[in-house]
Amino acid sequence: YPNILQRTEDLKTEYDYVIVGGGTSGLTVADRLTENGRYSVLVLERGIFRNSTFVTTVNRGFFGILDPANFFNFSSVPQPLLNGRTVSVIGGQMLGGSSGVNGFQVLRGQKEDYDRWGQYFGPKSDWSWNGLLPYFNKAWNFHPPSRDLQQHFNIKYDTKFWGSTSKIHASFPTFSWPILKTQMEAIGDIPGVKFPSDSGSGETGAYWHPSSVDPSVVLRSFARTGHWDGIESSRSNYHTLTGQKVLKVLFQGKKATGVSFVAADATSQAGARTVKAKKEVIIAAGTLHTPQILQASGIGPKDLLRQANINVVVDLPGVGANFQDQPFNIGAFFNLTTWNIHPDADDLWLNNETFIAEAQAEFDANRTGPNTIASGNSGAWLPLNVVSPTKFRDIAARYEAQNPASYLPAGTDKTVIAGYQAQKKAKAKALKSSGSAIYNFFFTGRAQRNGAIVFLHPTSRGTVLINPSDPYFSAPIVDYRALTNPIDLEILIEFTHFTRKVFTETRFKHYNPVELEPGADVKTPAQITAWLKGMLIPSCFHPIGTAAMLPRNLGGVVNEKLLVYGVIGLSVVDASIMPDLPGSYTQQTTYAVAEKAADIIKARA
Ligand SMILES: Cc1cc2nc3c(=O)[nH]c(=O)nc-3n(C[C@H](O)[C@H](O)[C@H](O)COP(=O)(O)OP(=O)(O)OC[C@H]3O[C@@H](n4cnc5c(N)ncnc54)[C@H](O)[C@@H]3O)c2cc1C
Repeated sequence: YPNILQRTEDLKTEYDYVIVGGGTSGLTVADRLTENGRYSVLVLERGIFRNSTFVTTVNRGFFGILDPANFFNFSSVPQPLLNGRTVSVIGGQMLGGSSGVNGFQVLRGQKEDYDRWGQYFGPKSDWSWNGLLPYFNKAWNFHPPSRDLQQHFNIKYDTKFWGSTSKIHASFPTFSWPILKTQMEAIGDIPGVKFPSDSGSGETGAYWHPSSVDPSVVLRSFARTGHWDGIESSRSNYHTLTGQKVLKVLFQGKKATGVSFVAADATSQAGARTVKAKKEVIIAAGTLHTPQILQASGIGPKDLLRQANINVVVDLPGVGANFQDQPFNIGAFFNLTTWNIHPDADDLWLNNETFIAEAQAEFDANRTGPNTIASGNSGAWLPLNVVSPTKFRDIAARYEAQNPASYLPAGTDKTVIAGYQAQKKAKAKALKSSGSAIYNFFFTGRAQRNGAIVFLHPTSRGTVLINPSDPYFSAPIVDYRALTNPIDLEILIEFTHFTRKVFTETRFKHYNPVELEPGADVKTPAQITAWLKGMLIPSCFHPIGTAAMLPRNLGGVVNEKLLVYGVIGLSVVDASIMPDLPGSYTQQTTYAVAEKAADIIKARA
């Protein structure tokens, strides 16, 4: 890979674009900006090139986070409403970023999610389902499941929601667990659950979805393999510098002129170097570090910046506010005690050595079989009116009627409060709509400790802020502010009731379901709340929102063209720009946003 600069001395002094962060979005944008040969691009990435089996292995979907060298990991601040627990804040740190460690699940939100983003700007915005669909198509190369799998598991798909040209692949395993057929049928026994024509159709319901796996080799398909390998090295206008940490954006007046950076393991600014950007500095450092870089550069809430002795370039209170992620370890956990059709995923998870050896042998011989399954490929993404037909209207009404300042940190700027109010109005609608998924049950193919529940649209909002005593070298201060909006608990209590219903009022009841947690004796709201506080993890690694694309008077950080307010020549293109969560996990949307961002940036070049 000749263009990974071996020595920082090989760096040119100036590029058209300097991209901060060579992760999911950064490498997508870099590929698109360099493809016509007209612009020079430098990607600065804190991690390095990594290609070990921990990165590439598909089997079970979690190898990426078994090697600590692949990701950063620090603690959140203690969460008072989670019994004072801290949470591990994790994200990918390598060429490819979080796409190199994620759980492979390729999922799209609902139409309403993307339409909502544009509506914050008014009816003419092209941030909408229709505005993003071409970019979902551009971002993903879809490979349908085999005919056998389709027929046996009744898998529906519709290629009109997908593309076929990207080098980022979405494919299905060659094999699946028999129990998943039963699980999908069981969820269909719940009144109101639909089966859309495709996981990417933008509707709620139960469906099968692909994994980010290149089916020709059955290895992880991620930003580095799809947007960098063999591309960067063949384009003389494309440079990459790895193992370098960007400290801040440099300004001449209000114009971003470049960045300063140090070796990733540096502990002081002593050896800092600079590089210039003629056209734009593009931030793609991910939801947890993008606000740190902006704040450390003088763009953020002015009181915080002053406290940290940082010169205020723009007082932009939204930077690091509006932090959202999707809680899990909620609902309820059951064993299907009389399920006896094998294999199921427990044969892998609970160490059936014979089965594991057979699966590995099959994979080694043919690259087929159980080891082609990552985290899972099926589940249900359900609206609140299905989860709680009797209470959803009340919950939505109470949420909408809240004073928006009540559950945000004391002293929150009025523009951020106004943004939360706007979200609240839009999200209250989502809580009442059949078209927005709030509850997710993802199936893992296990009969023991069956599946996982994810809360797709929490109402609490956290913060990601620089440490004022060490803004550049200390990890950002991450506060999920889990459960601070009490509506979240109301919804989560409904999740527990509903999950019990899924096990006891559907065909699951034929397999003698036994509740492991919270346990059948945990019944009252107070009891369920106590259990949730001890269990809930506020992040399943889908952080968004800390550099939100919203109008400035709604606490926005970037406008619809992804330009940072109040300065010139600075944009953000990563998951932090999502103003609120899609009703899905985030990688598919991150790639689509990055594809759209590249077109926006090229149009103003
Ligand atoms: C463990 C895990 C599991 C996940 N599972 C799934 C899943 O199954 N399905 C799904 O849809 N989504 C999943 N996600 C989420 C998804 O991968 C992310 O939403 C997406 O990859 C985010 O892309 P990004 O471009 O915003 O950030 P990233 O891809 O994280 O890129 C940011 C890059 O910036 C670099 N960087 C940070 N600070 C600096 C600095 N100061 N200087 C230079 N470089 C810097 C980082 O090292 C990183 O490479 C998961 C994420 C994780 C972490």
